[in-house]
This record gives sequence, structure tokens and C-alpha cells, in this order.
Amino acid sequence: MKTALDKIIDYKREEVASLKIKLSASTLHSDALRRTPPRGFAQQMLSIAKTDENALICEIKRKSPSAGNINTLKNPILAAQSYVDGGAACISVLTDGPSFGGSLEDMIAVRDAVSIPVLRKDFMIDEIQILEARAAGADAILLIMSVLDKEHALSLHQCAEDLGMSILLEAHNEAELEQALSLPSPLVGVNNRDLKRMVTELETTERLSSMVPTDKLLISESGIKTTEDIHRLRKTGARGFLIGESLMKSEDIVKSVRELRDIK
Ligand SMILES: O=P(O)(O)OC[C@@H](O)[C@@H](O)c1c[nH]c2ccccc12
Repeated sequence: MKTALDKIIDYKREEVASLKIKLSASTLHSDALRRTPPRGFAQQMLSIAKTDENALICEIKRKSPSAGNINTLKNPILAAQSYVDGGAACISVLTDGPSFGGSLEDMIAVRDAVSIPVLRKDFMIDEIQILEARAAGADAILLIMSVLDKEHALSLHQCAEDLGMSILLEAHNEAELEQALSLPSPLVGVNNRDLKRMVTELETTERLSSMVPTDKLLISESGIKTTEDIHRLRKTGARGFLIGESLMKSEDIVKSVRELRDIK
């Protein structure tokens, strides 16, 4: 049986095919090169982590296959500004439409409104999506190891790096983490959510953390709700945290971000 993730990748292939009909890679490439250089996403994460503080990637997320509707969010800029005011290191914007209700326009609006680095969060399977991301201003992309073999991951990594972008590598199990660690990017995310089974367990970061060497930044992703969660995850050495749903549902986003950032 096809998992939700398989279905997403099926329609991503169609999206990529129609993007290639609509826009040529060379046009997107020159648009991407004409942009001012990316803001240093990795640099920002690493410099905060070095001070032993929590480097938060706060996410704009309208809905998801696991949670359903999260926040219909008329204006993603307001949430993004609250993330900045609360002390987020960086912002992630989900741009997938069918499953997450996002769009590239959301990312563009947020990137224009803030001065911290912004990640375009989508399911990257082709270089053209990376060119499109940079042409739209994105500073960083996510590469999900469970949908890419090593060679494919390496070529997408190279493409992003050539454009000066940062790369967040995502793993959910030992084999995926091994693959992520073989790539140059220092940003290694462990997703607590199993995208195939849609189960979220903070134990995932606890189990995998010992594999991550000290020259990489361990970023715990998904299912983080409370300061207790962060306190618990810090014991694994994680200093980066990717948080979406709980912040999108918060009544006072600035306060929530600040609390999650300050807890030790
Ligand atoms: O909303 P949460 O549980 O705080 O999770 C945020 C983020 O980790 C999650 O959106 C995510 C992590 N990796 C992904 C890959 C695709 C889509 C979504 C994701």
C-alpha cells in the first residue's frame, strides 16, 4: 500500500514535470544568480548553538496530513514577525500546497518581511525546485533522506551549495542518518515524526543522537510542544529545534518562542 509520503512524491514528480514545461532551468538559473546572496542559515544556526543557546527554526505551517488543519493563517507575515520578536534563529515555510496548504508565495512574503534566514520547506526531488527556491529568495532547503538515494542527495546538495544556500539534511532512522552524515552540510535534522507511519516520538532523537559527531549540529524536528520537551532533548546534545504546529496554535506566539528559546 502507498504511504502518504509515496503519494506526495508522486504528485511532486508531476509538479516538477509541469514546472519544467512552464519555466526553463536556464531562466530560473539566471534569476537565481541575479539575487543578492543568501542569508547564512547554517551560519546563524551554528553561531547560536555555539553559545549553548537553543537555535530555533520556527515554521509556518497551515495544515498537515498528520494534524489536519492547524491554522488557516490569512497573513503568514504576522506569524513570521512574532517568530522574529520571540527570538527565532531562522524561519521555515512549508511551500507544499496539496498536503500542507502552503505556497511559494507564502515563502516570498515571509522572506521579504523578515531579516533572518528562511528555509523553503518542500519535498525536493529535482534541481529545478532548488533553482526555483533560490530565484524566489530562499536561503536554505531541506533534503529528506528517506526519499533520496545517496547519489541523488549528493547532486541536489551540490546544486544548493553552488547557489550559496544552506542545506538541512533530514533523517528518521540509522541508515538515513548515516547517509546524511556522509554529506558535507553541518545541519543534521532528526525527524521525530515517521513520515511513512505518521507517528511522532521524541525518543527518535534520543536514540539516534549518539551517531552525530560534534562537528555537526543536531537539530531535533517535529512534535516539540513544551519547554520540558526541549529540556529533555537538550540532554541528547541537540541545540537546534524545528517547531511548527505547537507555535502555529499558540495564543501568544512571541511568548512561546521566547520560552522555548530560553529553557536550558
Ligand atoms: O509541526 P511540528 O510537529 O512541530 O513539526 C515541524 C517540522 O518538523 C515538520 O513540519 C517537518 C519536518 N520534516 C518535514 C518534512 C516534510 C514536511 C514537514 C516536515
